[in-house]
Amino acid sequence: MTLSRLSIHDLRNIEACDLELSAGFNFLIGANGSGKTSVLEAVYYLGHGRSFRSQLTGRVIRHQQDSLTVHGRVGQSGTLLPVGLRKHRDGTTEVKIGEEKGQKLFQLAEILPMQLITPEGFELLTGGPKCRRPFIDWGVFHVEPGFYACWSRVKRLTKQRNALLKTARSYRELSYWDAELVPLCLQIDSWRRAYVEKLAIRVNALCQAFLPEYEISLSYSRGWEKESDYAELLKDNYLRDQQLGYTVSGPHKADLRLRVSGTPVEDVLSRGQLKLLVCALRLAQGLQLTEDTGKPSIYLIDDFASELDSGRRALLATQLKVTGAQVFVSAISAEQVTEMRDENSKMFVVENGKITAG
Ligand SMILES: Nc1ncnc2c1ncn2[C@@H]1O[C@H](COP(=O)(O)OP(=O)(O)OP(=O)(O)O)[C@@H](O)[C@H]1O
Repeated sequence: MTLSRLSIHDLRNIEACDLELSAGFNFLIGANGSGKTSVLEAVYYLGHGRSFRSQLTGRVIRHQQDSLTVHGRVGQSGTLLPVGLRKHRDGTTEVKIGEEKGQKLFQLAEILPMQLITPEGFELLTGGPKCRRPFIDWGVFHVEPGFYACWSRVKRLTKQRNALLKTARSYRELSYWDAELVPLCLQIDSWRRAYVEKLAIRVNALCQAFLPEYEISLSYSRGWEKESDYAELLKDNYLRDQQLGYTVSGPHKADLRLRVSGTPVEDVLSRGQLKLLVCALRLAQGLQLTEDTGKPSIYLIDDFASELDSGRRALLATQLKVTGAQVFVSAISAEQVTEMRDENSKMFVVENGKITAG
């Protein structure tokens, strides 16, 4: 999928803009604070219904305005599908897909898969498992149609189980819930495992281009002890879970482990190398998505030049071109993106929230 048009209203310092986009590279060039990241934030809203910078919508809506609006036209099998989203200060959201209002955010996410690479993106490697689970689940969500409903159910059941742990007098009171929970957890585990196995092959291939001097391994940890039966484990751990007040083991604790010769990557790689590894992971996901579903991912790259020397920038540009995907790149100067420019790319100049085709 590609966005052929993007219009933004009242998002940060952007009052209004309407952009005709390239299906290839779109460069956003401007000084600090001009509004480049805000354009990426707008695209991200269309794919996620939220910002990647702020949890509070009120901070993203332009000062003194009641709502922000982002509209796009998505190229889909020869037709253009209008999609739109409006966020109000009170937290309510309106989603429109085609002519239909009242759509759900996950439906927008299905239409517009996207990958974000920011200077803060190291969190994927240096943060806790809760930074990596969404990464795994992004891939599974786009490949397994039943994932969203199944995972939502697991989260709800786990919450109910945790509430019940506080009042239960014996495990028998929980066993009814566990009988429903366990098969769903096993399903989630099997989807995640299959996805990570496929992804690891792609990540390895990209790492050979980006970080040839290291042997990087990627492995999946499901959230409970290897070899153990999850139903038995829940039963055996009942007293411990009750003392702690929550279910300790389960798919809500799954993780992705990245190591260089057995050592966590964050203890070995430099910042630039970590950024390259994040790029390899995100690119691998996009490529895997295209193989599994035929859909390309959109890439959003904020502050492209940060941490990368010109050789590495050229390498990343080459790999991005190979994907054939639509890419949005922000940079302070046009020179920083020279390696990426071609006859299909478009340059936008951003100045105090005003965006003009350059
Ligand atoms: N709610 C808001 N309403 C109006 N303006 C805002 C709001 N929130 C932030 N701003 C302003 O909007 C601009 C947002 O800039 P943005 O972060 O998109 O810049 P940038 O071009 O990516 O900068 P940098 O290169 O420093 O990353 C800033 O000048 C900021 O002060």
